Amino acid sequence: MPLPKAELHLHIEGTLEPELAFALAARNGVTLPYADTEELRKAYLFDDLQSFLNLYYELMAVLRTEQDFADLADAYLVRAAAQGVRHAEIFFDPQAHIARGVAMGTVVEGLSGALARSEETHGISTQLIMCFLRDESAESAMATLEAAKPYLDRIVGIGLDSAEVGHPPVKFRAVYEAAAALGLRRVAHAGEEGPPAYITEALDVLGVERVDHGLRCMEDADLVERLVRDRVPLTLCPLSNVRLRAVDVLEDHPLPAMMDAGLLCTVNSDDPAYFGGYVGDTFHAVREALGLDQERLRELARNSFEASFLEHDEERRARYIAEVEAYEFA
Ligand SMILES: Nc1ncnc2[nH]cnc12
Ligand SMILES: [Zn+2]
Repeated sequence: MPLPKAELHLHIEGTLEPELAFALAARNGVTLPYADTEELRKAYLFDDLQSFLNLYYELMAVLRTEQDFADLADAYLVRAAAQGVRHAEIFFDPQAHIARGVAMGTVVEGLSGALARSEETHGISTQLIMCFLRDESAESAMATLEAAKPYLDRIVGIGLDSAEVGHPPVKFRAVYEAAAALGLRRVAHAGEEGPPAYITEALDVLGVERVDHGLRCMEDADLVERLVRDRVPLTLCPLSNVRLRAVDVLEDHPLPAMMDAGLLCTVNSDDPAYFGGYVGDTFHAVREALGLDQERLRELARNSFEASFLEHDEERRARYIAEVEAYEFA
């Protein structure tokens, strides 16, 4: 039995495996510019975040109907369950779909339909987090929040993703204020490729409760001290950092130094279909490459539940953490 864990940084569109992409393309009469899954997999060599995002957005063309989004979520949940995920807070990128003529309702009904069955079918509790694309305008983000209003019973919070550098958090001040007034939880990608100042700005201006990635905080000692003091969780994605060249090799990842510094670190898969592994694979890889011992792995699992948005169900959080504490490593 794998170590129980929560996954807090997972883009559902980033779970689109080549086989499912081709199946959905056939179902929807979409032609992909790749001969087969093998040729598509060969395109998974990235220089940086933007080179990945280009392919990530291109492949979304196959997602058209509610059923497509439900099938995508179900495929993720099957894999996540097999890797010990007990709770998942799942990002989606509505602007990338609306721009292609797919309505907000199609996306949310499809995803939330699959998630509603998840606890019973896969033993995984779930939440949805709607991300704004930071390389789109602030007005577009606000219009997206407006379009989501009929579905807010199924959306726990908002996030900020896509191309980071040149799109600082402050650009989205107004939409984060509006979301906070609606009672939505707030997270944002910051310090993945962007500077530590973006992390500080996400905390100060957007009021984020968790930082997605946050990798580059290590360049600013005052910021590290603040993150430690305030117990701000970081949703790290080590395999993503290697594939997108934020770190050269996994052996150089600062995760152990970040844990030693007292940061509340979690380990996540980001876009597992593209980056070589789901979250259980990620735990395995960091254990091997970074020599994390069992207590460090247990700490990461415990942190994942502590950092999750389970305030409405503390009894459940306590149950999950008890499972982590009782876990016996093979
Ligand atoms: N790692 C990442 N960073 C920013 N935007 C993303 N969208 C999907 N994955 C992302
Ligand atoms: Zn991400």
